[in-house]
Amino acid sequence: MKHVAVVGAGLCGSLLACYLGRRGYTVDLYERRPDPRVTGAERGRSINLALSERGIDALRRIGLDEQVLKDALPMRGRMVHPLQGETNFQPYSLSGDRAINSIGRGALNDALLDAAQATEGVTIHFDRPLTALDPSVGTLGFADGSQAKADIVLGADGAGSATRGLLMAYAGEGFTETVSFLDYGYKELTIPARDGEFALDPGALHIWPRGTSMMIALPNPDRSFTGTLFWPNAGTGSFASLGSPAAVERHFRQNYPDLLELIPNLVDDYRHNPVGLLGTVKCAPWQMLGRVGLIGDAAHAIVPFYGQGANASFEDVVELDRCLDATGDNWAEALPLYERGRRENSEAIAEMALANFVEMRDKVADPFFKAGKSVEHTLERLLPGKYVSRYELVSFSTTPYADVRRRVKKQHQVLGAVAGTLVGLAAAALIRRFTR
Ligand SMILES: Cc1cc2nc3c(=O)[nH]c(=O)nc-3n(C[C@H](O)[C@H](O)[C@H](O)COP(=O)(O)OP(=O)(O)OC[C@H]3O[C@@H](n4cnc5c(N)ncnc54)[C@H](O)[C@@H]3O)c2cc1C
Ligand SMILES: NC(=O)C1=CN([C@@H]2O[C@H](COP(=O)(O)OP(=O)(O)OC[C@H]3O[C@@H](n4cnc5c(N)ncnc54)[C@H](OP(=O)(O)O)[C@@H]3O)[C@@H](O)[C@H]2O)C=CC1
Ligand SMILES: Nc1ccccc1C(=O)C[C@H](N)C(=O)O
Repeated sequence: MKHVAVVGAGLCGSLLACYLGRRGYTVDLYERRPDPRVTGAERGRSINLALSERGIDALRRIGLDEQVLKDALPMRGRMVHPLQGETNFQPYSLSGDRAINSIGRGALNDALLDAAQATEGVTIHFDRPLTALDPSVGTLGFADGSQAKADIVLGADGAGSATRGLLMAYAGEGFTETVSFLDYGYKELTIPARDGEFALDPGALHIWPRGTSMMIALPNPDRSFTGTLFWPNAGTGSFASLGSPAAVERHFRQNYPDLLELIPNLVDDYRHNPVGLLGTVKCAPWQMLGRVGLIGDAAHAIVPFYGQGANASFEDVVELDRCLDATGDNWAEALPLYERGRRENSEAIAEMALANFVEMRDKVADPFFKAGKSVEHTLERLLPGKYVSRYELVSFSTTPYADVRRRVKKQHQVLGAVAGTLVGLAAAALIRRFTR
């Protein structure tokens, strides 16, 4: 049986190691960092994330869903905090009870590492940053000078993937990469528990939409919330423009007055927490010589606004597993098949994720948007299974992302035609009435 090297023991790599180990492969999982279960929480990355049906489906297939979801906090809709006026709750689903799940990145990664370690055939090597790769023979080199060899090498080493960089160096013009950074960054702030209780409703994802910027907050099991500012990097109201503690406080007082009370360490948190990058990575091909492949963020990092990056990465693992089934574990056929199946879907979610930023930071506060959502829910009720919202299809189903995009476009065309006919009929009735 073949020997597989997986680079990166993050969310995708550790799940992939579980799947491959279960197929009977010998798997070596190489991670640049020390073991997070020993060194504790990491800094500089998102603290929690929203896990939805696609991610849960991938976990369910190997019996990990219940364990992972036991500490998850279900969020059934958006709680919108306008600058003026009352907060309002906008459910994600027609029934109001479907939820995306807030889960700690560290806890999820630890659970996956435990599962990988417990899978026969899987060995995890920490403190092994990949620095060299020869795709023609499958040799890997690491920062400490050590080397390894494998029949198959899979890069699951995240948005700034070293594997991707090494494939590019190997293939030259035979490999293309585009990295489109947003002019926005993100910074995390903690909303601590108040008197041992959640300071906000833990059953919702909270949004402070402010037109061109926003803050969101997701609940944690310790009853705190992790808030994330998504602000421009430069210009008015940007991270760069708020240098002094007084300027930070003034900005919050003007734009997020309720948060001053909710975040007692606001200025300290703001000054000490880093600003993270946001961007979309596209590259091609995702595999070379039927021997080296890219998976998860390494192949297709997206902006986080749909809460789908990890979900999509988990779905990649399921798809690769399916391709191995379909080809009788012939990797030279399975890797191109996986790429053909996933590419269109990853492009679709990359685009929908960018669009969801505009929806969250701006549209959710618009009365017309809210009215539109009510109409959408009414249509779902009147046409069960025929009209299904984009949100429902993305977050609560495993319908391929590209099919979601096609289906929603078609639904909107039909609606447009129906609305056009209704407007036409109403106009004709008015004309008849006034020209009688
Ligand atoms: C602010 C923010 C919020 C997000 N929220 C959500 C959300 O709510 N829901 C969701 O589904 N997704 C979310 N995401 C996206 C999600 O974090 C990623 O899609 C997911 O982590 C991708 O998993 P991965 O394993 O491919 O990459 P990563 O999780 O980045 O893991 C890569 C691993 O590779 C290791 N590595 C890197 N370089 C090397 C090397 N040279 N050698 C060896 N190892 C290496 C890294 O140390 C790391 O452990 C969010 C992202 C951000 C930035
Ligand atoms: N780089 C890229 O090509 C792209 C990046 N992005 C986005 O930008 C974000 C940052 O990317 P980038 O700077 O490349 O890389 P990283 O995610 O590797 O680094 C970001 C920060 O997190 C720290 N960090 C990363 N992984 C770990 C870990 N496992 N444990 C502890 N700390 C960690 C890093 O520390 P240290 O400095 O010590 O490594 C650094 O401070 C990504 O999450 C992604 O969403 C988006 C598109 C493209
Ligand atoms: N996890 C996130 C991280 C960053 C930004 C958004 C999310 C979301 O999950 C948004 C949610 N899907 C929404 O549409 O309300």
